[in-house]
Amino acid sequence: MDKRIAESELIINSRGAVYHLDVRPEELADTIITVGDPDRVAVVSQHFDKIEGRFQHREFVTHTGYIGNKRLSVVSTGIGTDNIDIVFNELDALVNIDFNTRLVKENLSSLNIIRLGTSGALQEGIPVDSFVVSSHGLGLDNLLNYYAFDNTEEEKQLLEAFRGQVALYPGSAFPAIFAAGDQLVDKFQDGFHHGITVTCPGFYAPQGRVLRGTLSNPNLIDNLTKFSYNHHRISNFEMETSAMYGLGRVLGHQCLSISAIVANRIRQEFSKDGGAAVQALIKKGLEIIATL
Ligand SMILES: O=P(O)(O)O[C@H]1O[C@H](CO)[C@@H](O)[C@H]1O
Ligand SMILES: O=c1cc[nH]c(=O)[nH]1
Repeated sequence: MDKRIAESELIINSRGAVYHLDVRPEELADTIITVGDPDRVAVVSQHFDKIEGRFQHREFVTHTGYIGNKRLSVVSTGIGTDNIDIVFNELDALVNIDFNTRLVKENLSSLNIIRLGTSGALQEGIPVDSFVVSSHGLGLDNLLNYYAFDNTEEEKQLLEAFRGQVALYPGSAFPAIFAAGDQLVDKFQDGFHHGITVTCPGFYAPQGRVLRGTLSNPNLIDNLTKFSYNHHRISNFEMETSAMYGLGRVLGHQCLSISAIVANRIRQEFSKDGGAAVQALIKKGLEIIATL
């Protein structure tokens, strides 16, 4: 059987680079920082000692460079889990598929992929401008239901507890949950809150925000805030983490999502300077990431 991946499935452009990211295999480091906002890529790479390459196609901006001897790539994903599907499959292809033969490599590589994002807190005690490390990503966005995946026993129990405690509008979501990469999460302890992050398929109604549209499930935020299972609580929600953790599981990469809290939905507060909170997270995060 021909195991070559067809040109319609893995799309390589005239530069020899992968379709959406426009990055070639040798242009990517094996420690990767993802950010949502394309303009945040330069905010991260300004801390690099040297930048060896800058690439951009659509909302996907990549800078690859060094902090000391540590080679890093920072990649913007844009907003949402549909974009995470693109970015993660293409990052994986860059390291695990031979672009000349179009065959999956015999020896697979595992990337470290760390998100430095923004998020809304769901607990009164997690104030704006603080930082949250996602112990788990719980997806209400449905992306991972298109992949075959395994869950651990703990994840299965958490999901069962979630289904029992949090009523979702019928047919709106089939939740999935994945833990953070176990080799990364312990490195980010001091100065970080830890908790389950719920990943939503939108910023407004899927996160319980009302401007003019009416919510199908007005109790969602309250039920997420009250959820508890053993020592686990839901700390925050945003729009990418569960897909990162799920695709990390499917493709064999270590993933961690860290967020600067810009909104506290219980206190109904928004950061006075979200840019400064993100800058502080980048500085603190890079100090640790450079040592990985
Ligand atoms: O600041 P980023 O990394 O984009 O993350 C958060 O901000 C966006 C919404 O404003 C969503 O992408 C959400 O996940
Ligand atoms: O409330 C928030 C803040 C940032 N990003 C989100 O997705 N939600």
